[in-house]
Amino acid sequence: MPEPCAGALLRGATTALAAAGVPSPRADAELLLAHALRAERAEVRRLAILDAPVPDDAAAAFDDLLARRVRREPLQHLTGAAPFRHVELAVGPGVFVPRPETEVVAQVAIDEAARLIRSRDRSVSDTPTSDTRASDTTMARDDAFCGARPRAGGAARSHAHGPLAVDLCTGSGAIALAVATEVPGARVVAVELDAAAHAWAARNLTGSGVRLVRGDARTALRDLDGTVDVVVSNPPYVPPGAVPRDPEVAHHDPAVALYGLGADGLEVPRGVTAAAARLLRPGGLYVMEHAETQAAAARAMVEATGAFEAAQTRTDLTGRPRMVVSRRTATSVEH
Ligand SMILES: C[S@@+](CC[C@H](N)C(=O)[O-])C[C@H]1O[C@@H](n2cnc3c(N)ncnc32)[C@H](O)[C@@H]1O
Repeated sequence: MPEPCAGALLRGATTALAAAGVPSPRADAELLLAHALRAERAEVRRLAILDAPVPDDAAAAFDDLLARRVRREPLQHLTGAAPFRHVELAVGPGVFVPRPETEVVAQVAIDEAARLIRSRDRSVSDTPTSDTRASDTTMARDDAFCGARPRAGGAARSHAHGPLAVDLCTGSGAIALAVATEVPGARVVAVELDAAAHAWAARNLTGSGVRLVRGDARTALRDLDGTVDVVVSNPPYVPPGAVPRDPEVAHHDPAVALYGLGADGLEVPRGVTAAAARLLRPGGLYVMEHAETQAAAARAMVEATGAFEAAQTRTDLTGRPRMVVSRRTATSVEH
């Protein structure tokens, strides 16, 4: 039998995926064939134009991947990777697959951390040891410090001067890794409750310098109270009755990652918001993702703490209201 050709394989796969209700059948087919061939997607497109033969072993691997995708296993579980901004996260069963809308939430945290780096760079030459808020002793108590542990001396001192960003409910570590990668000099701490997700985060954050803590975001990091510059979170927020329609989400994202508890799905986000109020220094920035229908409730939740300025709703790239943003006031609140 002659080897199957790339163009025909992709056409057949696209038809099968479309019939299974996959929203982006051609793209998924190309990415799965690229994975089977251990090639870039651009190479697959080139092979398709040439209708070049695909080796039998790769064609068999592609068939297997296609059958699983037709059953609506997430594409990212099949390829083992999820792109997020400039990084790629290892993902699979037990961890939430990072979403494009969260890239915009991460952007807010990145912009704030970068702004603080720029303003501190301007002032650091005048007062090089003025910021002593986080010590190396604090960092040494980490549950897991993913590489780049600060050492005594210049490297540790410059690290300690960077803005402090906390990613609550980190999942795969996507937001934390994006901030650490895009804002060199920022100190980043990530918190995750679930054991399986924490293991994926540990894998993704190794070597990044991010401090990873296993714990409940609502009560974690007491050692950082009042010192954090940016708190960012994409917590679980789906209400109990609102089971997501897409099989990839309903059957493959962990329940602990989706459902925010309470009648409105906002019990965990409320706890995360209270934690942000506790962790942030006066003037520190809070950004939290929520569902499109929760904009007013999220603003009310933030303002009910009495610890934040008027809350703003911001949109994702498709114009949907998907995050609440506010600055910590100097008001003290009971924790
Ligand atoms: C919607 S997922 C988001 C993951 C990641 N931030 C992202 O955007 O891809 C929510 C994450 O919060 C974790 N989680 C749920 N409740 C938590 C809690 N009380 N404390 C810390 N993490 C929690 C879940 O295990 C899950 O990994």
